[in-house]
Amino acid sequence: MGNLSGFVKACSVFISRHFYTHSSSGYIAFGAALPRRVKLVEVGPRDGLQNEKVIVPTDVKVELINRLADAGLPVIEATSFVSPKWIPQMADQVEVMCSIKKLPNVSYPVLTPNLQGFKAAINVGAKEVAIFGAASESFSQKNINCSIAESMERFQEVMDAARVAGIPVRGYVSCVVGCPYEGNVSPTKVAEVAKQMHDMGCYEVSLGDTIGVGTPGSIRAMLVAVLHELPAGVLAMHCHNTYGQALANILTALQMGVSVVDSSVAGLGGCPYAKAASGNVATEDVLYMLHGLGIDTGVDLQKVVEAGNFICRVLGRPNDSNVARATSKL
Ligand SMILES: CC(C)(COP(=O)([O-])OP(=O)([O-])OC[C@H]1O[C@@H](n2cnc3c(N)ncnc32)[C@H](O)[C@@H]1OP(=O)([O-])[O-])[C@@H](O)C(=O)NCCC(=O)NCCSC(=O)C[C@@](C)(O)CC(=O)[O-]
Repeated sequence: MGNLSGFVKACSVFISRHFYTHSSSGYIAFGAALPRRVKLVEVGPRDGLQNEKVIVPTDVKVELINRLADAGLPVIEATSFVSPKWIPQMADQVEVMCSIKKLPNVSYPVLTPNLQGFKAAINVGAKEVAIFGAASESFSQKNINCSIAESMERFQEVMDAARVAGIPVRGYVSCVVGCPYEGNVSPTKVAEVAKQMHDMGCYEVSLGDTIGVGTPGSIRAMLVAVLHELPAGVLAMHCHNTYGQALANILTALQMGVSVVDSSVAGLGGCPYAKAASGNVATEDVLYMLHGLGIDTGVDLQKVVEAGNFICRVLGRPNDSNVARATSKL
């Protein structure tokens, strides 16, 4: 009997250490298996707007970025240095970069698919860039007009130039569970591409469920393969919400040690080369979940809701964040 009660006590200590923590404000947070702090990478001004058919005025983009910075978001992807023929919405990248208020504690990375984009970005003062590849050959061809192997050669040129200039580079892997052209994507391929990007010097690799088809099951299987090659500390999760699984997928990633999450204000977004995809997970919804778990983000949810309502008014569409809709009805 003594042994049994000792066993039960040991189990409850184990469970409380590994799964629950009591926060100072008195609620119970699902805990120790989750990071205490999560870094949010706001991709709304880039991923969120790149798919908009009507060109959003530059001053609106600038105001959106400034509002998001004022809300405390630590990283705001501002624009892309890509071909205006491919993505007309990002053609004002130079004006955007020159007009935003650059807060000292905020990073404003930009997408640079090749050396041409990289040079243009640093010419206007970009301090961080991102390269973007894919785990699917067809998506790579449609999105950046080259094979995965060719993309790595182009990225290497960016990495070399970035190293000389002292610019940190983030890497994206798209289609980490599904591709709009090829269907299921193998976790081994995702792990291989993610490792290649990390090996070439990316400080962080963001894993993109580009068309939002992942579930906690497929995200877990993909992460198991990636974690075999890379530590959780260099990974970020980037979920689109097409099937409404994004928050569950993010929670799965957090439980597996990931502590960087990409999201988009008001759930804006989509990729022009991924027709089936809906927007990114809404920043407001991620914040509500993280704060509810007692996880610190340093971001003011209400200010993000206001920024989301601002851009939705300009775009003339309803806010895609559940939290924004719910709080607007209060
Ligand atoms: C990569 C390229 C440029 C290749 O495009 P290309 O046509 O193969 O390039 P090229 O080197 O043959 O050059 C052709 C023309 O493009 C110009 N060009 C060449 N490079 C640049 C540049 N950097 N900036 C501006 N212009 C450029 C170049 O100057 C030339 O101009 P022209 O002589 O015909 O007038 C093109 O395919 C492209 O711009 N693709 C962008 C696609 C894109 O932005 N997709 C969305 C972002 S990815 C995404 O959303 C997924 C993500 C990241 O969010 C994660 C997820 O959800 O999975």
